Amino acid sequence: MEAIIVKELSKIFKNGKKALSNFNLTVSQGEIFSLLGQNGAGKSTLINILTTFILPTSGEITIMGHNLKNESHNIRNCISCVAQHTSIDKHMSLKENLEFQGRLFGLDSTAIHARSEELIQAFNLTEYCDFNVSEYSGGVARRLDIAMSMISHPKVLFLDEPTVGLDIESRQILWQMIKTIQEKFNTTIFLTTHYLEEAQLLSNTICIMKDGQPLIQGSMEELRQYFSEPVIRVELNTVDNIAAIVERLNAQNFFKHIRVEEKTLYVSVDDSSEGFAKTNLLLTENNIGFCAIEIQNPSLSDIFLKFTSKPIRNELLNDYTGRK
Ligand SMILES: Nc1ncnc2c1ncn2[C@@H]1O[C@H](COP(=O)(O)OP(=O)(O)OP(=O)(O)O)[C@@H](O)[C@H]1O
Repeated sequence: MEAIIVKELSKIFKNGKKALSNFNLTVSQGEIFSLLGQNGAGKSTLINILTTFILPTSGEITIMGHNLKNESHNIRNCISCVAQHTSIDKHMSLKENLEFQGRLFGLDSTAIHARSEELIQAFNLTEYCDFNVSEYSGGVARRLDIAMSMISHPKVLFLDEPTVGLDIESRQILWQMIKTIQEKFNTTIFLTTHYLEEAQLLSNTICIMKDGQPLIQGSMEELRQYFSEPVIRVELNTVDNIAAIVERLNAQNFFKHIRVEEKTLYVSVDDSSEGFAKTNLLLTENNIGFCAIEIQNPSLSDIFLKFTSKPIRNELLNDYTGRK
């Protein structure tokens, strides 16, 4: 059975803004599904509709077999949502927060106690039980928030940009937590993120959307097959003068676009063999020192750029767009 089926979904706000237009998507049970899109693409609107927070203008939605139109109560009973702002109460302890959440869902105290212990163990939260919640770092607070959302045994968990604003170590811990939720609790996870490496690392299925419509949906492998544009990876000897080097290469009018990560260039070309030879030649002719060059599979960043033509936030990523 599919966890989520969306058919011909549209949302027009009162001010006439069309945020979603004939949107179709399918999320399989037990998978991690990532929704990517630039600011204003319509991600939050879609999550708000799927979590029954706002009503669609038209279209059909089924979640765990329940129709959103007339069974929204059943849907609310089998989903959970972690929004961007945490919903923990800083005046209560970690366990009290979990218990409070359990009571909100109508669980009895024995069930709440057992589930709280299970979640604390599964998400390695034991060491934080004795601390004041108000003293938690952003990463630990987010982990508690997600643990709270799991108290009701949701079949589908919505995570709206769960790692935004966290440092890399906290993000890695959260990634592990998300994997645990999938593997240990078999919960379907619907995730929105701006971090491409996060989507690439975690997802079984990725959907890239733009202007209220899905552009492409599939596994990383399917997206790669769809995206045939080859990329040449060049590792320069030094990061010095990298902007000037990219400018000089772009002036050759050969590359489609060049992406830079530290001292590595990712150069999109039309043909891998020709592109490889020409890149090699241009680097040598322009006296640009490099220590490695190879033809590479496109990354999710490359695919995202192809479909949206503009990069989204990625701290490690700079984009230099050359010839179109
Ligand atoms: N309540 C509203 N009334 C009118 N327009 C809205 C409303 N909510 C969102 N919009 C518009 O709908 C479009 C989609 O917005 P949405 O918040 O869903 O995008 P998003 O992909 O979640 O963006 P972000 O990544 O910035 O959160 C935007 O143009 C936004 O301005």
